Amino acid sequence: MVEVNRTNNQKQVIEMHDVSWRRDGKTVLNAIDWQVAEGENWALFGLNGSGKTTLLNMLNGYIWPTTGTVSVLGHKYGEVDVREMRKSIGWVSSSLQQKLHGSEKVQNLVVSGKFASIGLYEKPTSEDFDRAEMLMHQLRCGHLLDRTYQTCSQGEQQKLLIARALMAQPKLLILDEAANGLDFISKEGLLDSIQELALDREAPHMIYVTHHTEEIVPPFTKTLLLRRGEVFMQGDTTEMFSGEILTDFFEMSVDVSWRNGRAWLSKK
Ligand SMILES: Nc1ncnc2c1ncn2[C@@H]1O[C@H](COP(=O)(O)OP(=O)(O)OP(=O)(O)O)[C@@H](O)[C@H]1O
Repeated sequence: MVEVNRTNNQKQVIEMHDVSWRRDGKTVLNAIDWQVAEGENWALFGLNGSGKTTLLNMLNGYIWPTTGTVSVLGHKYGEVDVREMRKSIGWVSSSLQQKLHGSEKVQNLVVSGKFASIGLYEKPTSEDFDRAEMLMHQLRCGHLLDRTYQTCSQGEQQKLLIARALMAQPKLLILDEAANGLDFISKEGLLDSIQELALDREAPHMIYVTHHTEEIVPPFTKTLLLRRGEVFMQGDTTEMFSGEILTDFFEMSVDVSWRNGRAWLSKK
């Protein structure tokens, strides 16, 4: 497991300096500067095609910047084994959902997160099963323990995937469009669980990736607005989500109303 290196790179969870990524004559990411300090939870907000997935692929070491530097947990990419780094990064995305075996018992599916395997091939300890159960309770899905994954609702499956990611005790947890496709009740249930998790002092640093402002719960105090592969603006979430800034961002007149610490958008 990679530890945060506090001597070389003090208290930075993510550092991107002047990062660009070009493919097929297209600049997908351009001049990205982004620092995530220890203790911060960030939202990464952008419309379809703004470059969010590309940026996450870079954080996970699946692609390399064309120019610029990327450091995660104090380790500069290019000088560290990215496969080792990935053990410290949990990435919950819908593409993972498609790879999992639906007939797997939920308990095994969560435990398999410790080994980063699809399916359970290594022998877990009884402590592993206890931890899986504890995490499932923390995410309010403890009652699913004996079910198979395919019998769980989409909202329940998302919670299970988060519990699975936490089994590996990551230092950084990326929730990539976690609430996509969920109905109102399931979405609110998931967001409650994410909020509780983010407030837990033992929890990893979290990045919540979305194109819906109202999904960003209060513990995500920082937001990066990504537009057409560039940082449009970044800072405190409460400042980023003003009518004025988002009207510029969307190039469309919008109003923002804040309820329960979340920003709700409407077209003017
Ligand atoms: N390998 C590639 N080669 C060429 N263009 C690419 C490549 N990967 C991504 N792109 C383009 O880069 C842009 C950003 O894509 P990306 O998937 O990162 O956006 P996104 O913000 O995650 O979008 P969404 O919210 O729809 O998932 C898109 O226009 C996409 O077509």
